[in-house]
Amino acid sequence: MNRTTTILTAASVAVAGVVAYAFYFDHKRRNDFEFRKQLRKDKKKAEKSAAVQSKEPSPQASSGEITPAQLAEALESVKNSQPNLTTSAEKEGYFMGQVSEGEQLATQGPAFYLAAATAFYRAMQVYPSPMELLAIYDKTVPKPIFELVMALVSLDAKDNFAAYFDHFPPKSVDVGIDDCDIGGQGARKVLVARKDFQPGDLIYKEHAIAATLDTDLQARGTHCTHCLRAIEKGMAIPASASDPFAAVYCSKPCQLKSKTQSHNLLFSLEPLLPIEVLPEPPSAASLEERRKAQTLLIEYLKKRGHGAIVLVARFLGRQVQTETAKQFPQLMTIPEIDYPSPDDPRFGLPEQVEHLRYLELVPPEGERKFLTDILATTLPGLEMFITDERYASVLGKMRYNSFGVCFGGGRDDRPIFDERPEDRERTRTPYGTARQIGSGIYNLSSYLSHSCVPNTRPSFSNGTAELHLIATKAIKKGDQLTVSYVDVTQHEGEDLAECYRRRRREIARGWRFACTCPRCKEDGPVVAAIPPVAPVSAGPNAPALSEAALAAPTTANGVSPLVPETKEAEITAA
Ligand SMILES: C[S@@+](CC[C@H](N)C(=O)[O-])C[C@H]1O[C@@H](n2cnc3c(N)ncnc32)[C@H](O)[C@@H]1O
Repeated sequence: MNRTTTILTAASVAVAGVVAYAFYFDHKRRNDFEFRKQLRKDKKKAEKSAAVQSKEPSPQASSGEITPAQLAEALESVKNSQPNLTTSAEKEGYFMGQVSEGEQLATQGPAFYLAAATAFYRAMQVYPSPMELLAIYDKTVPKPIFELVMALVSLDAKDNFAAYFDHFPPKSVDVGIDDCDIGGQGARKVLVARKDFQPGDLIYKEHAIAATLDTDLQARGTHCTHCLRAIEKGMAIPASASDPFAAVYCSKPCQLKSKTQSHNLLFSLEPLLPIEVLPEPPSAASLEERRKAQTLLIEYLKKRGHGAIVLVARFLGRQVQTETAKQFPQLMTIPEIDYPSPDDPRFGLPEQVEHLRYLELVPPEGERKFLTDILATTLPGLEMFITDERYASVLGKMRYNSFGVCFGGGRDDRPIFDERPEDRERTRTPYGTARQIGSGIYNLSSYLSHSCVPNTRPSFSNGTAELHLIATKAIKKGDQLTVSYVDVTQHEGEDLAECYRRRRREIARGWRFACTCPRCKEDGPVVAAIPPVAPVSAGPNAPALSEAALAAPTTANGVSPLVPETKEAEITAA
């Protein structure tokens, strides 16, 4: 891995944000003569000092000689002396001052390397595109100092990662997040009650970070593309006459939110950045290319029928919206965060999603390209950040954590797609994914664990994708909150063993664990005493997990020996 790659991996900076920032700086470079002059001057100075450095004998102080305590102290000093800068002129002045201090210190020998790195790191705090600046440092700053800057970046990222759950969930909701070893899998994050609840109580409400209709309903135009509400005949507000996605809305606010959060990025031909900062209007050819890429994605969505792809796209759209608005506060409104989020602005949407567990999966060949082609024709440069690895991990997060949105008992006309059972998309819903009208990804509810005898249920009782978590049992302060990820009701005509096997098979296929809830512990021995079901025949399309294996009763320690090894990826600080 080269150093630039390390920088990209180490810095936990918003993927899309970086690009939005880069746009801003490109614009500034093109238009602000003084700024360009200063940048050139700084670059030359840094190059000169790097050249001097390379002629010197190998420096004594390498990053290895700085102790972790010294590094932590340096980082602390940066955090404790953050200046309160509001205007871009103030930020630029501070940035230039810190870079030039870093350069001066760099020439004073190894004893000053940490101080130099600290000054460079201070400059990074106010630079709109930290990743871009790291790439510049990589080329211009002496290597041992650059390594110290990188060590500060990593330490800061680790500190931030660890501190996340001190700020999430916010105090405004009556639930917390604890570590708990459920089912002997090691520590997992689970939601716990912060007060007592009675059956029927509303524990919290939360809007989705992103939601999507099932593709058949999207095409029918019967539900709002943004909030998923059923729309009365003739009352739908279309996104635009030429919208290839055929988006319709139940209200003007939904239309506005959808367009600004993601629709303009994904399916419109409208410019995404304020026209004041665009170097030139898009050409007819580029618009044609953009439309072509949009149409190809839509065709793919209809064929595949998986909502998680749209959730990835919409999550990305929200990041672009936020980062762009931050850059152009005079021209754009900072979007409202309408779902429970950390009470510290350090943790934005990218950090929130970064903390969700994900299912390790390999997306179908070429799937990522449908999305990146749209990005490349809308905000060129953004597509480079959606690597195969990154796409697979964000898709895995959406697949693992999304909830099925159901109104009433759900529907019974959902199309069945031609795919192997283990490839089928499963959303968490006690009604069964087959009854959903769409799906959503929720910040807080992502941490709910499963039980076949849950103490809560998700409800969409206001007829939109807003999730209401309702207590179904008496809950004491400190109790873990659980929902059913799958339909756990014993259906008419289904015996106990069939119900047991069905729910465990769905859980194993979708979330790769064997349930150890009291009901499974009770039912397991009963099912074990029944003669085994005939194994399914193997063939080229045979499910990867056999029926018998998936339904295997729980062992004494609660873990089914037949459920394949859990593949969910551990979260590590970037
Ligand atoms: C959608 S995530 C839930 C969030 C997760 N608890 C976390 O740590 O972020 C689903 C994963 O949680 C764990 N899980 C949830 N309910 C469980 C249960 N009843 N027994 C064992 N593991 C469970 C499994 O690892 C499962 O794959």
